[in-house]
Amino acid sequence: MASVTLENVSLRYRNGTLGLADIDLDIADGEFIALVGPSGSGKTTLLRSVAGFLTPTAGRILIGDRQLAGGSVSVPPEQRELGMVFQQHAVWPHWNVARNVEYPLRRARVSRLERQRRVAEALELVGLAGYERRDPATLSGGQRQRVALARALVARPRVLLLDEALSALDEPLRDRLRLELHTLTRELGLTVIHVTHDRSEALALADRVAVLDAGRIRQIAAPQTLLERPASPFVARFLSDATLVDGHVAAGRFRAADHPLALPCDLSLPDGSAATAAILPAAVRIVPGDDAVVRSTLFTPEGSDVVVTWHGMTLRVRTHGMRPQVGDRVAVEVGHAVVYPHEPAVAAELPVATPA
Ligand SMILES: Nc1ncnc2c1ncn2[C@@H]1O[C@H](COP(=O)(O)OP(=O)(O)OP(=O)(O)O)[C@@H](O)[C@H]1O
Repeated sequence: MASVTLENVSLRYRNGTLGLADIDLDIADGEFIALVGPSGSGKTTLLRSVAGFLTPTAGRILIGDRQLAGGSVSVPPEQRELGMVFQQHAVWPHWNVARNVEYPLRRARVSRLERQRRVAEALELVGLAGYERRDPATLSGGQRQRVALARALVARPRVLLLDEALSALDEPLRDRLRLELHTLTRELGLTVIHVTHDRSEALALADRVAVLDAGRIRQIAAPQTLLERPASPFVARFLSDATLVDGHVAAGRFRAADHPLALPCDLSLPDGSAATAAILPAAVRIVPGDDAVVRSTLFTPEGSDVVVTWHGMTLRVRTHGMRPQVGDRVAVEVGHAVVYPHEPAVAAELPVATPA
């Protein structure tokens, strides 16, 4: 069993900074988990704690039934049966490919013949069969990252940890490697924890995505659930570029403060309660009219990302088909919004589209 469990894990750095706060996380055997969150939210701290480079101040970490950290236990990284791939600088330039890949096997004192066999097998897995003698300097960035992946896999780890492993690569290579990584790890049945700052990569690859903020997991769910039912304004804003609007609830409707926006709301709060609505860009339509102005438009293959100002509110819109021009006068229709009880802390952290 290669499940990964974090029980009440907290980590405070020596200078007092809280890296992780009360993390409870159960990753199933063979599950692919992505960690996302703003810079400084604790993604790397969590990954490095599982890897064994950092020791939690409280709580326990287990792989399967085996405790790796907690109390008086602290298993060193090389004995955790993990593979790791970092963003870059992962391949030693003065060693050929075979020497790089066999490194974990040498450390484990595996015989030379067995090493050769396993290196060939790992290189085959990552599409670099026959590259044993190559000097890393003669490889492309993508090939070097595949060498790092082969080295992470050669010792047949139970869990694979990826720290921005694809981030240094350019598209379309990155896209291809992303696909290969997904296929390969699924075929091998590996449990994967993947840290990335790329939200669409996380949503594309993972069975579940954990959204971190200030050392805590704010939501962990399947990609579709995260997009359709973000647990908080923060998650809606971070993952989907939702526009956050302050207002109140009255007679089963959300009413924006000092703004004509009013929407049905199924949140059962007493009339007059303060609330925050998260308007997802895909829930807004641009229609003929003249009470909003297009401020920017970015074309993407999936549609245009448009920003409009509407009675002083800055609203993000995802359009399909037509691409409005900057300066166009339009009208907007908001189909629905996810409404939350007002959270002063979130409102303070995030710029809310407050009507002028
Ligand atoms: N060695 C350290 N000493 C003190 N504080 C640290 C140390 N490393 C990280 N931190 C702090 O711990 C918190 C979490 O950092 P971490 O690197 O885990 O975030 P992250 O989500 O990986 O960020 P990024 O996306 O920028 O890589 C931050 O507040 C950071 O400043």
